Amino acid sequence: MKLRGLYAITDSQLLAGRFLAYVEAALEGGVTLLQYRDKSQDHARRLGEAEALKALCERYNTRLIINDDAELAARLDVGVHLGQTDGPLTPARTLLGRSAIIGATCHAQLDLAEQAAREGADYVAFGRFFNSVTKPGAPACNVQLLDDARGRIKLPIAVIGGITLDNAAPLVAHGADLLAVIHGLFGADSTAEVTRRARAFNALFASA
Ligand SMILES: Cc1ncc(COP(=O)(O)OP(=O)(O)O)c(N)n1
Ligand SMILES: Cc1ncsc1CCOP(=O)(O)O
Ligand SMILES: [Mg+2]
Repeated sequence: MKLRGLYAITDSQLLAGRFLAYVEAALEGGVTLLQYRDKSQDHARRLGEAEALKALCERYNTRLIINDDAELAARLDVGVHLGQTDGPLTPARTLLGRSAIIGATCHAQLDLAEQAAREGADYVAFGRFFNSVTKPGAPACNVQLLDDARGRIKLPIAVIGGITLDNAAPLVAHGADLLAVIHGLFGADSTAEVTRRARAFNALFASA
C-alpha cells in the first residue's frame, strides 16, 4: 500500500459531540491513514472509540493508527504512531508484527528519521511546519528540511503542524507524502465542509 495523501488525526476536544460523524465525513472525502489521538487516561473510553474507528476504517478501506499506545494498537491489530518519548520502535514492531504500520515523530531532525528507518518505521513525521492551535509548543521546521530529506530518507514522509488547505501545497511540492492534519480538517462547521476539505487535500497530490 502506498502511503500518500491525507493523514487525518482525531482530537477528542475538537470532535466532542460529533466524533464519528466528522470522522466518517473525512473518510467519505478520502483518508489514507486515520490516527486516533486522545491524550486522556480514560482507558475504557479510548478502547470504545478506537474500536468504533476501526469498524469505520474497515468500511472505507482506510488504515487506523493509534497515537502513543502500542498496547492498544496490539489489542485492535492496527498500527501505532510513536513520538520520541512514547517508547522504542523495535519492541513495538515485535508486538505488532510485520504488517502493522508504525510511524515515528522526528521533529526537525533528519538523524532521528534515519534512526527510525533503521529501527523499522514505515513512515517518518516532521513538524510542526506552521503555527498549531493543537500543539503550539511543538518544535518548528520548514520546507528546507524536506529538501534536505530528499535522497537521505527513503521512507514516506508525513508532515504535521498547522497545515491547512491554504498552506499545504508547498509541502507536497517539496516532497511530503502524507499531510497530517487536525484543525485544518476537523475545525469545520459541518460534515459537508469536512468532506470537501478532505477531497481538496487529496487533490493536492493528484496535481503534484
Ligand atoms: C503523524 C504524526 N506526526 C507527529 C505526531 C506527534 O507525535 P508526538 O511527538 O508523540 O506528540 P503527540 O501527538 O503524542 O502529542 C503525531 N501524533 N502524528
Ligand atoms: C501532534 C502534533 N505534533 C506536532 S504539531 C501537532 C498538532 C497537529 O495539529 P494541527 O493540525 O491542528 O496543527
Ligand atoms: Mg506521542
